[in-house]
Parts: sequence; structure tokens; C-alpha cells
Amino acid sequence: MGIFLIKVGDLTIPTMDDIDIRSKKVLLRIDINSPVDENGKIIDDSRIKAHIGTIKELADKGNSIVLISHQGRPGDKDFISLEEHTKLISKYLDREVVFVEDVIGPYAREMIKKLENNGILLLDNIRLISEELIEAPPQQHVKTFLVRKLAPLFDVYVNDAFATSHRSQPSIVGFPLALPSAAGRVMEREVSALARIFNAEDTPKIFTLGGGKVHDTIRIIENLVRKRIADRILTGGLVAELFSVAKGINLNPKNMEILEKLGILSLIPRARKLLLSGAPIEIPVDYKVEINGNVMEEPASKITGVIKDIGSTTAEIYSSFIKDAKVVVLRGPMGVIEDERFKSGSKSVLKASLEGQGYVIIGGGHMISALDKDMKIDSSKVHISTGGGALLLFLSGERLPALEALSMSVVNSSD
Ligand SMILES: Nc1ncnc2c1ncn2[C@@H]1O[C@H](COP(=O)(O)OP(=O)(O)O)[C@@H](O)[C@H]1O
Ligand SMILES: O=C(OP(=O)(O)O)[C@H](O)COP(=O)(O)O
Repeated sequence: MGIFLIKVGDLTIPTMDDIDIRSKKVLLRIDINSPVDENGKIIDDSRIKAHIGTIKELADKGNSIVLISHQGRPGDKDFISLEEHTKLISKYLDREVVFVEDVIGPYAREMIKKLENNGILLLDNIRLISEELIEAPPQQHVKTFLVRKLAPLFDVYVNDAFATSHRSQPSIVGFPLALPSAAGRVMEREVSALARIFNAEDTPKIFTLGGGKVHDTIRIIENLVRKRIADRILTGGLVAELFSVAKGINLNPKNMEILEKLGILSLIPRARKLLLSGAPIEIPVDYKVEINGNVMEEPASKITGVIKDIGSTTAEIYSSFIKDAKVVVLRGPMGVIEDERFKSGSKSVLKASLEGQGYVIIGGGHMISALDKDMKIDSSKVHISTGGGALLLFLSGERLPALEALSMSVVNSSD
């Protein structure tokens, strides 16, 4: 044990080298929330692979480990159990990992109590517990059923879920107030790497923002604009549709209905405010759409189909901007990448980023899954982050609840 604390702004966060973490019972929060296909099958396991090193290190130090993670959100198609995830973790670790079809009930607690030295369990989707979806301060979350039922069964809590570090949820912020805690290796690596590579003086900085989490993304754009961090913001996915509508472009009733159902239209006033303030937000000039099962390209001003990707002219324009940037940050796909026919927009911007001169930061589970095996990745100028929203909030200088909570962790006095 030494002093290896991570410093982030005014926060000091303990690492796994700072607490006594040998032969203990460890609760390890990971983020293995992965993109899944329409049958609920995992289509990209990058996030699972990312945590293997942390799990191995804890296992090698003689700890017994209980893994917790969420997957999707209740009501969404990707809200599934963690059974398949367990098999993948087991495959990459090359040892048995037991799936427990329970989270805080008597069965889960019995399994945790019985866990032998060096054993590894994965509890089921933590968002099966409704408390996990509540955003509240650590002082409130330490009193949840979730924390009160699980914390007494452990010696140590490790948070390796950088990708969930922007959520002030019990499994992220509650446990550090109940147990000696530390950041895991993924968390440590992400925070240290991003602090090192993201410098104010490196301009222009281009943010390519797509995907479906538009409520999160508009908050991020507001931050980036207020702090003048982004020189240009290239939009794709549902984010682009919001800004197109806010600019007065008629996307036709089918797309408006989708935006309405997702609650995205309520964001129009905020999007308009950003545009009117002169924010450097670019929107697509054309889209790839689906009409009766057929794929077509249509100009943004004459959309008749359901929008599924940015069009090829937009991809070309975005790529030319990207190639000239000093720093490129990409989060959220340009289209519905689960469908091969709508992957090309995301692939084009990724390819341009990797071929350009600038430093590239790629984040978010879906965007990473669009990276082709044959795309050349120069690790000296590319950081592939496990985080999406967390990454962007961190880059925009926001305090992440996970880091704040870890900085408040109770001190491990056993050494
Ligand atoms: N035009 C679109 N219409 C509907 N969904 C879209 C569109 N573009 C992207 N998406 C969806 O966005 C989702 C990914 O968004 P998000 O979770 O924000 O990204 P990430 O996981 O990379 O952070 C994917 O499921 C994708 O199908
Ligand atoms: O996938 C995640 O975030 P991301 O889409 O911003 O990368 C994290 O697992 C957090 O999930 P959430 O946005 O449902 O809280």
C-alpha cells in the first residue's frame, strides 16, 4: 500500500493501491451495459473486456468478488438480465463466474455469504431494484435498501464503472459512504488519461455527437458551449433531428411522431436557445431514410421516410471538418447502427477521425461497436473510452458524482 491517489480538480480519490485489498470480500461495481440486438443478444462486448484486468487483479490478490452492473433501463428493449454477460466474463477470465438471479433478496445475500475465497459472483441487473434509478446525494443513497442490504456483507467497495460515473445512483454513490472504497483500474486509467490528453490550448476541437440519449446530450452541449470548449459540434442520430426541428426544418410527421414519443420535442426551446446564442452546432444536409423497408437518401429539406442515418453528403462534409481538427471527440452513433444498412455514417466519421491529424477520443458503447476490426488504431493518438455521457461531462469540467462519492469514502483503517 502506498499513496497513489488520483487528483481531479479539488477531489482526491483513493485507488486500489491506497486501501487494504487482499483476501477481502469485495463489491465491484462495473459497467457492462452493452449494445444488444433485437433478440437481446450482446453485439459488442468491449465494456465487458475492459473490466477483466481489474477483476483479475482483485482475484490474484486472494479476494472473493461480487460484481454488480446495470444493463439498459426499465421499459427499454436492452433492459435484460446479466446471464449472457456472466458467460462472457467467465470466458475472458478463463475461470468460473456464477450468475445469481437476484440482487438484494435472501438468495443473493446467502450466495454472497457462502462465497468462498477467490470465488466470483455476478448479481443480476442492479436496475431491477427501483431505488437504483433515483438520482440523489450519497447521504441519501447510503440509506437505501440496496446499500443497507449489501454493504454489511462486504469489506471493500471498488468502483470501476467510469461509464456510469455521471449518475448519482445508489450503486455508484451510496456504497463509498458505507465501506472503505477505491476507484478500480478502468476508472483510474480513464480519469488519468483524459486529464492528460485534453488540453485547453489544443484547438480546434470538434465534437461529433449522435445517438439516442438526447436529454443527456443537450445538457452536455449546453456545458460545452457555455465553457467554449467546442469549436464545432457535428450532430447525428436523434440529436441531429432535434436541432434540425429547432432550426425550423420539416422532418415530416413520421419522424416528428418518433421524437414526440421519446419526449425529445420538449427540448426544442433549449435547442433554439443554443442556436440563437450562436453555438457552433452543425446539422445534416441529407439523411439516409427507410421507406417501406427500402433505404434511400433524401435531402434534409425533403424528408419523406423514417430517418435512420446521416446521408453521404453530410458524412463527407463532417469528415472534412474532422480531418482538420486538433482534437476530435465522438460520442453516440450517427444512425441506427444495430442495422448494418445504417452504419455507414458512423463508420465515415470514425474513419475520418482515425485518418486525421488530431487526437481522437471515442466514447459510448454504441460508437465503439461501429469500429471495424480493420480500422487502423494508433494508440498514441486515440483514446477509446468506456464512457459516453460520463466522458463528455468529465471533458466539460463537470464534477462526476462517482468521483465525489469516492473522495468521501470511509478510510480503511486495517493497515
Ligand atoms: N436516427 C435515429 N433514430 C433512432 N435511433 C437512433 C438514431 N440514430 C441513432 N439511434 C440510436 O441511438 C442508440 C445509441 O445511442 P446512445 O446510447 O446515446 O449511444 P452510446 O451508447 O454510444 O453512448 C442506438 O440504439 C441507435 O439505434
Ligand atoms: O451506457 C451508458 O452511458 P452512455 O450511453 O452515455 O455511454 C452507461 O451505462 C450509463 O447508462 P444510463 O445512461 O442508462 O445511466
